Amino acid sequence: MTVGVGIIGTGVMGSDHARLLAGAVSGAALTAVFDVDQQRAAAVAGSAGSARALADPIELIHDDAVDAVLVASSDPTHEAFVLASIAAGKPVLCEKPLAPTVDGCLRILDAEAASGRRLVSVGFMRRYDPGYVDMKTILDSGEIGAALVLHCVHRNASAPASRFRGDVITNSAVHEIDLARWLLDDEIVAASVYTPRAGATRDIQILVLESATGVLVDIEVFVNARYGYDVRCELVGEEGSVSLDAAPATELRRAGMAGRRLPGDWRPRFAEAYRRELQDWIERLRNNRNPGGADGWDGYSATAVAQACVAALETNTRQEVKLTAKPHLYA
Ligand SMILES: NC(=O)c1ccc[n+]([C@@H]2O[C@H](COP(=O)([O-])OP(=O)(O)OC[C@H]3O[C@@H](n4cnc5c(N)ncnc54)[C@H](O)[C@@H]3O)[C@@H](O)[C@H]2O)c1
Ligand SMILES: O[C@H]1[C@H](O)[C@@H](O)[C@H](O)[C@@H](O)[C@H]1O
Repeated sequence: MTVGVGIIGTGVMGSDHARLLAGAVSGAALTAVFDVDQQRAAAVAGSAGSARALADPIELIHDDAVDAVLVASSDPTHEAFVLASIAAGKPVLCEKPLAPTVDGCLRILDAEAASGRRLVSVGFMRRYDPGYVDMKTILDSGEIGAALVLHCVHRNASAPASRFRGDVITNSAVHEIDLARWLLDDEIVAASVYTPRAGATRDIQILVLESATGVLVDIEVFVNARYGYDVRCELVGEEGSVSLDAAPATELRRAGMAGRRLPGDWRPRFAEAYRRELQDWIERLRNNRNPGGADGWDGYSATAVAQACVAALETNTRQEVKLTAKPHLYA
């Protein structure tokens, strides 16, 4: 069986996912796309064989050729499209964040629980990155003993002004929030946020998260680092540490220096993770299994922690994270 996928939002990520579904993921066919920018949608449809650019996102969700929906539109639009997909009984892979507000995520959890089926996946693709997977395997094997501290660095070359302040957390640091929960298999219970020099934009922040079992997680998130895309991580355990650097393919020696080039954005760095994420989603749908990767609960929990961080940033106080009871669907 081939899974027909419809994509809502054909910007940077939607067009990258379209390219993967059309050429690098087996068992899938890109059948329909929608974007409020109709020219952009038409260009993506034209580059992917028989996909049609539709005039309405709800029409796309209900289209007979769409077995599953991929939401890659801007963050505040996710909730409505995920709810409409659940109402139509169709699996939906939603780019992160599931929704930028806790209330939005709770509405999605309620709708999915009422449907009685696991339909929602969230695009926290780092769970599929070979380096992070290796890190988790090492931690779970006991080689470095129990986890104590997770240090994370997340730098973007640049970001639009709208990404500053709270969005730095809900749009960017949310990756590390999910990563910490997944890697440590633990929930985050409290958060504090610090900023160097009281700049107006807050485009660099240090988040300190406390896990339920007492692991500390520090995240430097800097969305305007200028020099390139740079994501790093070190997990310190009682008997050793494991660290993850930017993947070096080649080392360049010239003009009195030796070094590696950094990508301009996330697409080259996480290319393999995006491919594996989509392949796993399609394989599971073809085999009638629950969708893998991050689920609705993970999406909700990441946003709840992110919003606690936003409150910590705004009030300059440590914030406790209070999660709702976990619905049985996610047990
Ligand atoms: N997993 C990752 O590493 C990763 C990387 C980048 C972006 N993202 C997420 O993917 C999503 C898209 O990000 P992007 O970088 O591609 O942004 P983008 O601005 O390039 O694309 C967003 C697209 O959504 C469209 N859009 C806006 N409102 C819409 C609506 N109501 N209906 C349909 N289309 C609408 C816009 O016209 C645009 O084409 C965001 O949620 C972002 O957080 C995830
Ligand atoms: O939407 C993007 C995306 O999620 C990237 O993976 C992340 O590095 C950026 O900070 C964010 O703005």
